[in-house]
Amino acid sequence: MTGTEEMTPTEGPAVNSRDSLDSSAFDTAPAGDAVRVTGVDKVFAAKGGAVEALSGIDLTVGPGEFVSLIGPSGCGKSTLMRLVADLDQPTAGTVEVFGKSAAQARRDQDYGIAFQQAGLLPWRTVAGNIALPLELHRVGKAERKERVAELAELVGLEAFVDRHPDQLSGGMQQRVAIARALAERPRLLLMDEPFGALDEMTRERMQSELARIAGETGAAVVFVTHSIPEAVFLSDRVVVMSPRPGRVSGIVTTGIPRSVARDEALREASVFFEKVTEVREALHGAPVAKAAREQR
Ligand SMILES: Nc1ncnc2c1ncn2[C@@H]1O[C@H](COP(=O)(O)OP(=O)(O)OP(=O)(O)O)[C@@H](O)[C@H]1O
Repeated sequence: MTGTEEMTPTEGPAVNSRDSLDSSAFDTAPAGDAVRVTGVDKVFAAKGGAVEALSGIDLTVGPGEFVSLIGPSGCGKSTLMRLVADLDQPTAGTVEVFGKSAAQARRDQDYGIAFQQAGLLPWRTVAGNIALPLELHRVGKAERKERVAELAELVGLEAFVDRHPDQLSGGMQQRVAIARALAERPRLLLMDEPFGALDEMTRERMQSELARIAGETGAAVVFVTHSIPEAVFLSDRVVVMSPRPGRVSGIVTTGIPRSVARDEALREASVFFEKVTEVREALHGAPVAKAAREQR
């Protein structure tokens, strides 16, 4: 037994206790937040009319905090990630990363990104793709080689470093993208369904590796997933979003301290099942509340 079964949902680091949707909770957030999204709306101009993707999003992610975004397809999870990464701009509201504008944080390469599409350079080998951010930051050749070998091993691709992306499976390509995002040990990782294409066993291994890496590096992580167990397993807080226009409809604090290893024992712990149920109910509406509504 790991001790996880003895945990109560209320335990956990102070930084993770902000599960209130009251906006005053955000006002008291420490200045050093990794991400601070305030009053963000996003409207897309589309052929058939405007698409309101996000509405009134307030969200902070503390330094070293692991936050997952979960919600129905089309609720704006990827849009929110793209705004944080400065790949698109909000229609209203502000996005700050480590107290800077999202644009400045992008210029300073304050975060690593691993999105749904691996986005690898087809003419580069696996090693060349992983090394890219290191080259951009002029890391010396010897150090680069060492780091690439370390990362390739971490994602289980040490035998494939000389291959090109088109010689890899989709899951392997995604692992290269994850290794590349981790190359510079960023203080913030933005990950949009990075494990979606992986088989279940590899996915679980990658989850444990990611938790370990995030713990070791102290990186904050914003993680989009469709998997409730994955969100609970990894996160300090799970942010539940409503159908379009996406709003934050609930936040579940898992209360699973970082000191608890993300391993098989946790997957079988009662606190894990309780939190999976809590997130499921937040997504679909609690059965009791739902039944009461239906009787009205
Ligand atoms: N560039 C765009 N132009 C017009 N509409 C867009 C654009 N990008 C996203 N949308 C719309 O905004 C909404 C939110 O999309 P988004 O991809 O952020 O959702 P999501 O929650 O990530 O979905 P999924 O879970 O399926 O990946 C959707 O209705 C989508 O069609």
